[in-house]
Amino acid sequence: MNSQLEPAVVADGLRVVRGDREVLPGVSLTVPRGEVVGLLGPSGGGKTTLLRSIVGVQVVAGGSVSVLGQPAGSAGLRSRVGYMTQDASVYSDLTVRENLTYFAAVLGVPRDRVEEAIAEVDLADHADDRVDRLSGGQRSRVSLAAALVGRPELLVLDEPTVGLDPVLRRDLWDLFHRLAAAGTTLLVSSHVMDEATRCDRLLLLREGRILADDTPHGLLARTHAADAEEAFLALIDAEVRA
Ligand SMILES: Nc1ncnc2c1ncn2[C@@H]1O[C@H](COP(=O)(O)OP(=O)(O)OP(=O)(O)O)[C@@H](O)[C@H]1O
Repeated sequence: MNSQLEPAVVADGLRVVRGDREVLPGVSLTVPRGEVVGLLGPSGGGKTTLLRSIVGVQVVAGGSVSVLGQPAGSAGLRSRVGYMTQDASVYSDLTVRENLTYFAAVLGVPRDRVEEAIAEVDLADHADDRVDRLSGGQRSRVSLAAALVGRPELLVLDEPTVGLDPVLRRDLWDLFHRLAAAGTTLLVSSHVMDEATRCDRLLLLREGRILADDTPHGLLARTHAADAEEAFLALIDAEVRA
């Protein structure tokens, strides 16, 4: 299949058990290329577990996940997939620029990507600040820059806008769409339902099950809801009644 047409992610019957809980009982989904796909749902619903399975760091009990045409976690995907976790994944005793220079070297990408990534997350004024002297929101943007620096084809972002003010949130969503327009696929988790309207497509995940896989417009039309939160509740009610 032409790699441009091949989906970025295909999960088929993905089953994950964590501790003694079956967190994902058998998830099947497709993430098309070049779109901003929101993974939304309540806390504890399995979003992080699903994202971990896609980047290949989660032990999987069954089913399969294919990423950019290869099994999730394959060595060949290392520089093609960027992952931003909820916890800071950068060195707190290094400056912003030192961190990104390090990650660029690990990934073997040109040095000019360092300054570009710093600018993309709007941290140029803090490039020489140590990460442990930054605010929480600034620190999470350093992690985002680390995920961006290698220009991955798939960016997996776990709650990247948490704790950010509305202006920064808007700027980051604008950045996500610029990246998607240039061909990057973004899978972005959030438990903030009002971020749904900023996505090209939505996956609604609750208790390990995909309740909806649709465009924001399609979801509202199908549920006759005024917003994503209402649509989500309508889908849960429909499931309970079924
Ligand atoms: N290390 C772990 N060991 C055992 N169970 C875990 C572990 N991490 C998460 N879980 C359980 O897996 C379930 C799904 O957690 P997960 O972090 O994937 O949800 P989430 O939707 O990302 O939540 P949040 O929005 O709060 O991050 C939860 O019930 C949680 O208790």
